[in-house]
Amino acid sequence: MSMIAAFYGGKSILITGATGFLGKVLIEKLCRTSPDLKVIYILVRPKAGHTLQQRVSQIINTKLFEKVREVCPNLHEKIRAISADLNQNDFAISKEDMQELLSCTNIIFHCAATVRFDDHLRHAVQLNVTATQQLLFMASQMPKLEAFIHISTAFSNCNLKHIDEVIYPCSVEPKKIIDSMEWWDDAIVDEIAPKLMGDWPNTYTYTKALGEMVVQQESGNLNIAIIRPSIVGATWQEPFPGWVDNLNGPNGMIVAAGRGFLRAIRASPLAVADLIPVDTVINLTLAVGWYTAVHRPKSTLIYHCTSGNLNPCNWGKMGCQVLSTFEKIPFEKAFRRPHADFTANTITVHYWNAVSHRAPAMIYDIYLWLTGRKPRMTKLMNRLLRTISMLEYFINRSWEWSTYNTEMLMSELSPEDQRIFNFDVRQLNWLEYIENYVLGVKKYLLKEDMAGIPEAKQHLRRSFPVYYAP
Ligand SMILES: CCCCCCCCCCCCCCCCCCCCCCCCCC(=O)SCCNC(=O)CCNC(=O)[C@H](O)C(C)(C)COP(=O)(O)OP(=O)(O)OC[C@H]1O[C@@H](n2cnc3c(N)ncnc32)[C@H](O)[C@@H]1OP(=O)(O)O
Ligand SMILES: NC(=O)C1=CN([C@@H]2O[C@H](COP(=O)(O)OP(=O)(O)OC[C@H]3O[C@@H](n4cnc5c(N)ncnc54)[C@H](OP(=O)(O)O)[C@@H]3O)[C@@H](O)[C@H]2O)C=CC1
Repeated sequence: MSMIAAFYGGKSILITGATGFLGKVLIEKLCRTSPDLKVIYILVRPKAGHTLQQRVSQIINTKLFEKVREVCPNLHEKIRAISADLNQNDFAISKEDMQELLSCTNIIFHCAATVRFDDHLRHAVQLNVTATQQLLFMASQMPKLEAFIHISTAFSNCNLKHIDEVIYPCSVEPKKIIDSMEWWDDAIVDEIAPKLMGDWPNTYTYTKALGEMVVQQESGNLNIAIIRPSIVGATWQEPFPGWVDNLNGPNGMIVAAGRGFLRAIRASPLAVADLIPVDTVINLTLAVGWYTAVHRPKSTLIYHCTSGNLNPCNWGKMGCQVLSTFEKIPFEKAFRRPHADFTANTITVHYWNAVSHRAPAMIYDIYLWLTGRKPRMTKLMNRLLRTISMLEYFINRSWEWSTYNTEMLMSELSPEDQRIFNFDVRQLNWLEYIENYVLGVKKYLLKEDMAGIPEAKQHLRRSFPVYYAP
């Protein structure tokens, strides 16, 4: 009998960010392993043209939920969507809903965040810091609350090289920043942002660090834990390998390389590629929820969910495996033959950007224009190069994250829980994982049919001159 699965039975669980990448996998695993849980409240912001129920249906009618629909046929009834906007006061939750949440919630998983690297500091502070503070305030009024699990990022302290499972202070108190945002106008925020951020590379990592400080300062009597995943990738094992549904992190780069747009990227091939599968993150998250509620550690424990110190893989090895998978399973409608290089030399990168990215895009646009179609390749290429410039910081450095708490937790689990809620990355075979990842990008993100592989290979052969273009 799984102690973790039994623990969630009968519980009322509140999840923020449930419509996001991690949130969906969290709901899926919870409902599959604990179909007798009472209810999952999800805070969902209304989106134009979609009712809340439509948003929920869109999620649970996907392939990701195929298995769980069998185990838990009344899935719809288990998930209760609550209209909420984390950018608003009291999250714009109705009085009745708020009353229900306050009186019934047993566990909170706080996943919502803005993960855009270049978000305006005001917006990033609002969602990643102020909303966390507000949620903690709500949590402090929940008599039945057993645990509050905050999802942060391993890169919240990316200004350091060695990172322990502790909270490091930022130079300016988050409360001061929250208050200042009330009366600073955008021009002042823009001017002061670089000074506040210091050696943090973007507003995302900086505000996630502030969010952790808020959690520490506002924890009061709450039972809190923080999870810090590194670069979250496609599923490793569950509910099936390779599931992924957005362009964040490496996903967009895999698409760009597979379609032949991306030819070179400034990266250190020997730098550790600290990827972590999303199902591993969720297994750890559920185990932490159980441990925090049942064992009530005296202080807030932080858990690093990283792969680098237990089972390292570098960008060079990962890139080679991505490319060799393209040989077997090419993407459809490739612009050129998939081939890309990691290079640490800035001059070489400028050269390849001109010769292999900008020039072919311009030539293709001229061809589109001459044939009466709308030129679009230069715009797409500029967007890609901008995205790469945002990711470069993370692929040219290595970090060391200690994992004492995560390893301690692993040893606390029963053999059955270690199997059902496996977060031991030492068992991960990188080559197999990357192959499934690329396959998953093709199937679940690009929605390409495997039956189209011969045609995709044919397409590459047909465009022979383009195949060998730089
Ligand atoms: C030795 C030889 C070997 C050779 C090998 C060679 C092999 C080569 C093969 C490749 C190997 C693989 C490894 C590669 C390295 C990967 C490194 C990953 C590091 C990740 C570190 C993460 C660390 C932290 C982790 C965390 O803790 S958090 C999660 C991370 N957070 C993010 O990843 C958000 C990023 N994004 C943004 O920050 C914004 O997106 C923004 C980009 C500013 C755009 O912003 P903007 O220009 O405004 O555009 P959007 O409106 O956003 O989008 C507008 C349009 O572009 C689309 N589009 C949005 N994005 C992307 C994207 N990426 N890629 C592509 N398209 C995208 C979107 O669909 C929309 O399309 P449309 O709908 O118009 O058709
Ligand atoms: N993905 C990764 O590589 C990593 C992620 N993390 C952390 O994991 C957590 C989840 O990330 P991930 O799932 O990738 O992110 P996503 O961008 O996929 O999901 C973000 C979620 O937050 C919700 N949200 C955003 N703004 C609001 C708002 N104003 N009100 C209500 N909900 C809102 C989104 O809702 P909507 O659908 O309406 O947009 C969505 O459900 C974050 O805390 C992130 O920092 C940490 C390390 C790496």
